Amino acid sequence: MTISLIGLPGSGKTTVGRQLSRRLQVPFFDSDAVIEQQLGCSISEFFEREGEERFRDIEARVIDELTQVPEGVLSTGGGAVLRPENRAHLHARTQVIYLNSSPDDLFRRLRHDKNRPLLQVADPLGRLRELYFQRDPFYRETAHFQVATGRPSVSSLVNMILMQLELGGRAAPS
Ligand SMILES: Nc1ncnc2c1ncn2[C@@H]1O[C@H](COP(=O)(O)OP(=O)(O)OP(=O)(O)O)[C@@H](O)[C@H]1O
Ligand SMILES: O=C(O)C1=C[C@@H](O)[C@@H](O)[C@H](O)C1
Ligand SMILES: [Mg+2]
Repeated sequence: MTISLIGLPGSGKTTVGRQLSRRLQVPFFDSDAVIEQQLGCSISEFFEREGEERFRDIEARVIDELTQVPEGVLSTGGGAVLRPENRAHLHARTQVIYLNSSPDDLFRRLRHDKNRPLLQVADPLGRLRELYFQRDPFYRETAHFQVATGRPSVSSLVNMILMQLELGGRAAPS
């Protein structure tokens, strides 16, 4: 089964996902990267030209495809949980892990990053707090379990996830 990572921008979905896929020796997919390949431009550019809703339509199609991959690690865009059909596909077809990070930790990481269109605003920390407030319930609803990403290194997070996956596997009825 594919493992999906969800969480706010900067929570580590791409970084942790890539390392997790190496440890499990399965293919790695990043829905943002797949979308950029299909668009032939950056998500930031597409957001500016076509707007967020057009982006969400394309994202929904890509999530539908990637959640049907039999085995892999799927890192999703931070807003993938906004559409109900994405939440349903992710939860029903994949094992979903929520990388839960506080807005303050994320702000520290993303302060100098210009590639996240939703954070190119006057008060990015306030924006992250709003996004957390709005999306945390969706991330919880979609995930099978969560890990707190504030302090642990990327490799510790990967170890924690692998442990949880093994425990989940053992606890599940056969
Ligand atoms: N556990 C961690 N400890 C320290 N730095 C981290 C950790 N996880 C991620 N980072 C760093 O934070 C930044 C954002 O990580 P990453 O790009 O993986 O986030 P993301 O969740 O994929 O974001 P987006 O939703 O925008 O795609 C990167 O510079 C990454 O190296
Ligand atoms: O949080 C969001 O809504 C987004 C996060 C990124 O991963 C991209 O998917 C895009 O920039 C939108
Ligand atoms: Mg990413």
